[in-house]
Amino acid sequence: MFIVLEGIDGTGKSTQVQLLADWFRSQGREVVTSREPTDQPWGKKLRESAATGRLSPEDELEYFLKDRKQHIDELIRPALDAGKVVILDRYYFSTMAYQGSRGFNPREIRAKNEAFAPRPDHLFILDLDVDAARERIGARGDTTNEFEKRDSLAKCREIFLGLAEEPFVHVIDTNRPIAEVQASLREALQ
Ligand SMILES: Nc1ncnc2c1ncn2[C@@H]1O[C@H](COP(=O)(O)OP(=O)(O)O)[C@@H](O)[C@H]1O
Ligand SMILES: Cc1cn([C@H]2C[C@H](O)[C@@H](COP(=O)(O)OP(=O)(O)O)O2)c(=O)[nH]c1=O
Repeated sequence: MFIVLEGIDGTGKSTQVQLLADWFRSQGREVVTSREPTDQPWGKKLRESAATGRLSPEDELEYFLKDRKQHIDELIRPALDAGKVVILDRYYFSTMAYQGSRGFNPREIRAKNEAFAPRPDHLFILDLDVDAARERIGARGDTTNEFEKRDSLAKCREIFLGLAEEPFVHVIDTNRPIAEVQASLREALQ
């Protein structure tokens, strides 16, 4: 089974991935958890760019695609083929949202990715108001950054929510205690 958790920073993805993995393991299932960008070379370059200076939108998109191709070939597909549960913290829907909010067409990004990336059985969009999410990660910046950042995150949130109607997508309100959010995920997977 292939499960992906998406949402803007601070919606609780990493927290919920761990709880969900524990739940599957308690049922005797073998679980692989992972995240994008990965800790492999392309993912490292992307994380470094956050500190050393943002890449051009074109390069950033290219690096995410390269990182994902390696992630699928080396980890995701082998784990799925072995019948394991794979739970990801971010996948190509984040590319649609974040590079989409930088001007790319989310539909084109989706098509580029689905040419090589398997679609998950379940996609959970963890949803939360931008200010509440930034509060959780203690994100504060100077005013210009603040407005720019908030605006781009609001665009990301809209792109994520644009997926809501698809049959494999579940939108989960995370403006609730952690345990209640996790209960909603488990309920959707029963
Ligand atoms: N439902 C929740 N209510 C309150 N705080 C939460 C909730 N879920 C996560 N948090 C906290 O918010 C912060 C961000 O959570 P995290 O799982 O890292 O989010 P993400 O991976 O989406 O950025 C962490 O300090 C976490 O403990
Ligand atoms: C997977 C992915 C992430 N991102 C962004 C979302 C985050 O702001 C950033 C890093 O992801 P994030 O999950 O926040 O990693 P960390 O917890 O180490 O900061 O990468 C994209 O822009 N495109 C993508 O395709």
